[in-house]
Amino acid sequence: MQNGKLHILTDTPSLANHFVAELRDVNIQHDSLRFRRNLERLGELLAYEISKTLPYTTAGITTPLAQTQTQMLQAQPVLATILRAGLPLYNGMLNYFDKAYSTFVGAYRVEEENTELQINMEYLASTDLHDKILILADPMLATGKSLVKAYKGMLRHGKPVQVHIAAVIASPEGVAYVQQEIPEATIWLGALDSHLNDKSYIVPGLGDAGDLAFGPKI
Ligand SMILES: O=P(O)(O)OC[C@H]1O[C@H](OP(=O)(O)OP(=O)(O)O)[C@H](O)[C@@H]1O
Ligand SMILES: O=c1cc[nH]c(=O)[nH]1
Ligand SMILES: [Mg+2]
Repeated sequence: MQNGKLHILTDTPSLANHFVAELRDVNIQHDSLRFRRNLERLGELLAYEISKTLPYTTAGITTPLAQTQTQMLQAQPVLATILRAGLPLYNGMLNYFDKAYSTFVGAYRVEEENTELQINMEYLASTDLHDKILILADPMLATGKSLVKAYKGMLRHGKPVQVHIAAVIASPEGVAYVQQEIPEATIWLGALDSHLNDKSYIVPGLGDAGDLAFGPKI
């Protein structure tokens, strides 16, 4: 884990390293069931780490034997994700924040030779975001353009009180862009990689997360 606004799971040796390693490994990543499940497991771990920083309140509970007290979330966050590749990561987060409302964005990179990368955003269905704790999850933070475009579109549905961005693998360029465009966000990563290649893919990365999870797009 790093400074207050950027946290990296694999900086600390843990099972997160196994899950990220399996996502990257060309001998394992073509098992799409395992690929999706590893994204889901990282969604669960990232949700748990984020949960340690959220506000809690003391609540009483009754066991079969006695009364006791515990700490409960003051409010459920809103979980947001970007289709397609975001779905398994989102599912993992929803396993833990199991009462959260959700926001979905449909966006994809238009990858054409010799033109600047554009993001097509065609679908946005959001719950009310006003004063909510927002967790926006997408497995790959490459240029950061998808996340920034999705977040700015989501602001039409209210201004969150707190913003968390969760990704499995990020590039330094993408992190810098998100920090510049969404300075209020705390960023949570599985791993921070070396750089982007000339096609804006993360290196070493894992390849195309959406294709590995759901098949090649035509
Ligand atoms: O940081 P960026 O440069 O914007 O790239 C990241 C985006 O790329 C992937 O989606 P993709 O566009 O491949 O769509 P898909 O989920 O349908 O495969 C990924 O899930 C992110 O949304
Ligand atoms: O490396 C990358 C970049 C964008 N999308 C991916 O799936 N992988
Ligand atoms: Mg893709």
